[in-house]
Amino acid sequence: MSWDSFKQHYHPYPELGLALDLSRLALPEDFLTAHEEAMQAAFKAMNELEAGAIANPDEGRMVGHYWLRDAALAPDAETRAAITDTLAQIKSFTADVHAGTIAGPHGAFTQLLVIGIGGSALGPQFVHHALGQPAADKMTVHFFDNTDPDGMDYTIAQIGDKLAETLAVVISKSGGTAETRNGMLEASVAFRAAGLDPARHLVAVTGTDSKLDKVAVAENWLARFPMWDWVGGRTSELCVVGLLPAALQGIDIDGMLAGAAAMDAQTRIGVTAENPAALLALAWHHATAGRGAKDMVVLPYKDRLLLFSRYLQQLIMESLGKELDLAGNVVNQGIAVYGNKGSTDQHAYVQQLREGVNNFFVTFIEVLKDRSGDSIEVNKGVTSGDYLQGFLLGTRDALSEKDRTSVTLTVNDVSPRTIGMLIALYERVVGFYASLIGINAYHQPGVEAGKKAAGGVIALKNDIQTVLADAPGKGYTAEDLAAEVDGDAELTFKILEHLAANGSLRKEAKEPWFESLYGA
Ligand SMILES: O=P(O)(O)OC[C@H]1O[C@](O)(CO)[C@@H](O)[C@@H]1O
Repeated sequence: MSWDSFKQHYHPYPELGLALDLSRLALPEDFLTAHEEAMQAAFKAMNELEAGAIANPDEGRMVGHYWLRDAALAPDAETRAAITDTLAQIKSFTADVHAGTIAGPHGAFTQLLVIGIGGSALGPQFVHHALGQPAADKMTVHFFDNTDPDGMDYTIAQIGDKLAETLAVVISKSGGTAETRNGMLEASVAFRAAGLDPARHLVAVTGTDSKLDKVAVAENWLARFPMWDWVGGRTSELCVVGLLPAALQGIDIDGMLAGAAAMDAQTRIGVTAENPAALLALAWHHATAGRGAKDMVVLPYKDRLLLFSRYLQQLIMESLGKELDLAGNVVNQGIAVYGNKGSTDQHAYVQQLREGVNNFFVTFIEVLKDRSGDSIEVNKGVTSGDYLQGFLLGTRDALSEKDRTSVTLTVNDVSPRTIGMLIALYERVVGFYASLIGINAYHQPGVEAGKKAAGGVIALKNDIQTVLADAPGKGYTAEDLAAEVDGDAELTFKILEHLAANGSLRKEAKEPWFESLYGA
């Protein structure tokens, strides 16, 4: 790549400790001017959103995640007080837990079990891994982020004989998410099996009066923290959702908030060339032809940022993956996001990136600081960190040679401030990009279909078991049973196989396979 092009498209923000390099995107000369009108409209929409507009018209909600790091910007005194009071509540609860004033039956809580899914887990998981200090963390953190029984058993086994020292934080904005409810029930059973009262271990983070909130009140849980309808799940890392687990772990949450606030200030500037979020949004637009024509491969060269791509996957795909635009036209928008970390991925799928189908652009993330201590030399005068940078720069060149485009984001370190900055940066890029392509980034109508269908499967399973229980000893084929319960034959077959594998019914295998008999 030419030095001139680099000089033109390298954007350093020294006061933030961040730089953006767009020189490997093959940008046209009119990159900034071509979309300036649309970008100005995006700035205007963002200003209105930050001022309290109903930016999520479908759900009639304000979108206020930017107020979380500067409460003074919230549109009314009540919201301002909610933000500052809740931050104070997080800090005093955390101080009490660390001091042992709030404790388990046999002493201080040393283990933290976070139960949540999607936006109520991905941010906490990302931050836990990015900023953890295994030798110094105040608590050891575990997650239930699914309704997989074996996955939960695995986590409970990791906690081992420390259940009495375990604080369980159940996070659900809606308070009605099935996976999270199941996790809470499974954790409660584990507490009881160890002779413990679950209510003395459980904390709720949820909307006031949600189902979860009502359970927490009825059972007199240790504490309840609020979630607000003006914070979306995928932008909730810097409210209680992310701040409470991080603070309990011992992470500097003020540093995270300060980093986010600094990035917000920089990305509020209405001059495209000075605004890294605007530049990135335009970069995405160029790289994906404004319609998701290419996937985004996120490649951080830093183990601690491993979960960033998973976090971004929800933020970007749940926000931008929409059937309709704001005018109601079918557009099927979105950008597919995947990635793990470099240089590890070089030994996995980078082969295809360089030589296979050219359907992606890469976001390289470079971290300048190698580690907190000194490094050994792995060759004369060369450290492991030199290799890590070498692989990043080498892979970038190898891809550029083959016309594979990339963006590079450079940060100084992986600190609370930097993590806060990255979260804030991408939240705003998503907002700007949604404006550029004319879609609503703040709702998620598409996720309901699967949840409804899952409910239908559970109802069908109950009907099947009722029929089988009423005729003990009788064998049914899947097809006969489907006719009996007026259900779909394929779904009935899948449910029967699952029940048989778990010893909940008898299966007599026959040939061909669909003549197999199932019975109670
Ligand atoms: O916090 P909740 O309400 O349990 O929701 C968890 C996740 O589920 C979703 O609603 C999608 O189903 C996400 O948007 C959200 O982050």
